[in-house]
Amino acid sequence: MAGWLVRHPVVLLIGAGGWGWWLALGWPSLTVAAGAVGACGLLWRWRWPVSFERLVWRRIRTGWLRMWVYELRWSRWARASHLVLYDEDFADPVIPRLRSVSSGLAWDDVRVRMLPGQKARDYELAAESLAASRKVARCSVREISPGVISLGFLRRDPLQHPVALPPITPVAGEVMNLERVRIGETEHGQPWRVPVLGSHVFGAGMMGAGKGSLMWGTVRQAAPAIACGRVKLSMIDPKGGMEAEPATALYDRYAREEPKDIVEVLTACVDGMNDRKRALRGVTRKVAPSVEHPLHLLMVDELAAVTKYLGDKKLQVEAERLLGLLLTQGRALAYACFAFAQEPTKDIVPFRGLFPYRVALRLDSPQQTDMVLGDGAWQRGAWADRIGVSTPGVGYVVEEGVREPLRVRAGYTDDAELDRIAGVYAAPR
Ligand SMILES: Nc1ncnc2c1ncn2[C@@H]1O[C@H](COP(=O)(O)OP(=O)(O)OP(=O)(O)O)[C@@H](O)[C@H]1O
Repeated sequence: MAGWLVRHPVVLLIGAGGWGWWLALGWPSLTVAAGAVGACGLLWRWRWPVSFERLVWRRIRTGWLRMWVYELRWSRWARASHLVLYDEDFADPVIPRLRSVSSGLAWDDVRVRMLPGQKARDYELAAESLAASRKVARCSVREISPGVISLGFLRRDPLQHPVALPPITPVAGEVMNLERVRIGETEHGQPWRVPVLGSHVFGAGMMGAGKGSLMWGTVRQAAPAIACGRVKLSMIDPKGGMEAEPATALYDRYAREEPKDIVEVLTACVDGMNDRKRALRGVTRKVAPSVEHPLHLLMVDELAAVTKYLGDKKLQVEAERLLGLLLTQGRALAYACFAFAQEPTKDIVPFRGLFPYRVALRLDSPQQTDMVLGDGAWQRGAWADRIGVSTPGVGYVVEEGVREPLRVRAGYTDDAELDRIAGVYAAPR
């Protein structure tokens, strides 16, 4: 008990102060003082919730969770998750030491000093069982310095409810930043931005997983640049225009289910790319999009219909060849492709590796997640097979240079908003 009190000096101070007060002045005045402090706290919380959270409540919550959840249960969780070492010199197993706990609005960040011989991967393997022990849906693992692991426990999911559509950047289309456009939020409450210029994006998800929200979220943010001709949008919607028909005013080229139309759009893209390559050879190594040299954005709503079910074998081979050319050469020439598929298998997406940015929406299995995000992504925390049917638009991405996957959710562009965008930002004819 004495050791515990020394490790928690604030509890010791409050307890000793309260006891001293009681002895010196009696319990009625202590009750009145405690009530006054509580009332001031409530008033503060009501009038200035942000500063109250930052300066008071966060500290109380952190202290409480550290004492009554993490310190109390960590050794049990570590044992159950096989994170302890059994050393013959010691009678008891050696448990990784908790270094600190800090509790934010949605996440608890628990820092742990790894034991000699342990590595981040051991904790990634244990993440699922740690999440179950803590009774939360998600436990993220990050090595923040040599030997120190940060375990993130998601207490309250900011992506549980649909996220608001981010406002369209209030910047003229001629100068707007096309490298990254904001289409939703991350699990840390930060804006989620997807690359457009200088990348290709692949999104995979089962029926109703919310692939449309990725596509329209991106088109919507690029709309001011479409309106001034700095972005030329080509749309391939092999589902007969079911998805894309309402926004035809935005397109430079458009193909519905006809195989020859689809190949025509792809041919036009690749021809344009080759012309640009010839014109700018020796002039620049990377095209900065302008009205004169626009960014060509190709959207393919269902890749399987192009690469597997096109119907005409010859045209299908040609479509695959053209897509391959676009994906391998387009980035520096300001040709970008966004493609979506329900199934990320190799026969449907033979060139997965050519998409630098990939999004795993709700999928069937851990294997499918790894197919989209790369080997080991599921193990590192991209649990796309656990995304609920009730949360379309939620997915995982792996950002460049970051090992652990990030959970994200796109805002939803409904039909009314799509009609509005198509009306306000029609492409110049
Ligand atoms: N980001 C989102 N936030 C909230 N609801 C969404 C979101 N995305 C989609 N939805 C809802 O889920 C439904 C299905 O979404 P969507 O059509 O985009 O899925 P999909 O993956 O394109 O499916 P399919 O492959 O069948 O076309 C939408 O009609 C909408 O009601």
